[in-house]
Amino acid sequence: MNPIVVVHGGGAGPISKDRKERVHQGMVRAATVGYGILREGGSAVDAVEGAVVALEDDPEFNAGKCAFQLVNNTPHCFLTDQGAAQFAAAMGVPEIPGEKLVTERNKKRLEKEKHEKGAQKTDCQKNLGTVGAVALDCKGNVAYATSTGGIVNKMVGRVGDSPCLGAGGYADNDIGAVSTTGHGESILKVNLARLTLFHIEQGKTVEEAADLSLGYMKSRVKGLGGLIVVSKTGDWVAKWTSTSMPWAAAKDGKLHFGIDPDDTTITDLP
Ligand SMILES: NC(=O)C[C@H](N)C(=O)O
Repeated sequence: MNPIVVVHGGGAGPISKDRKERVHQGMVRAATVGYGILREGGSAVDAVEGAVVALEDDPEFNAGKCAFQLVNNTPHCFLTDQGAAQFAAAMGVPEIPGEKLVTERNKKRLEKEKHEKGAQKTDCQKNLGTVGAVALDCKGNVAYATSTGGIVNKMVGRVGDSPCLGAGGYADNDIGAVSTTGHGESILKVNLARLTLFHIEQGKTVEEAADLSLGYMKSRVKGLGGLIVVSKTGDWVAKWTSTSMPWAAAKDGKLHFGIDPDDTTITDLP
């Protein structure tokens, strides 16, 4: 099986020219890290973790920190609040004050949003920067990872789509893997990642499946977003209904990259 990794940097509105360059570098770096892990025989799980950690460490994106493998270390899928903090401490994850996880750019965005409002709207494109990765390894295993700081100006206690199985992402070796971005409440309502894989299970191509599930989310709950998919047979796609979505894919020594629709560049990987 030829390994593949695909990454995204969040569905968004138009991206300015100078930010585009920084976003481009971040996408290329993450895809290269993930692909390097796969090329050395690493697993799909290691590849998506490596790619997403590279994006979490990049202040250009709005993500969490520390994509730790909960499922491999506990019998559970989810831990929250105090339990999550206790688990992280037990696993030796260093504690970082919340303040240090917020960039100046995001502090400004929050202050602006408190006056303007609107980031909660289903078609809002202000919530840029969520990151994600999907991968297929040499053994035919697939995996996904999605990490976010969430929508701006949300209520305390809000749980978005990104950490939720079936919404923010899904992976099944019998079908493929998906990571999503966009309006979280819409993504949760239509179970966007699992819905996409359902269409692939029904015989649709990855492209058709992505169009169908994103189209359904738009028509049914007026939600905008985007997603990346890799199938168990090695087909992949990046699709979005927001204005833009930075993405990159590495396969067969080539790097594919894009931000706007119909604007893909292909270069040789180092
Ligand atoms: N940009 C995003 O993808 C935001 C994320 N889906 C959320 O609603 O929290």
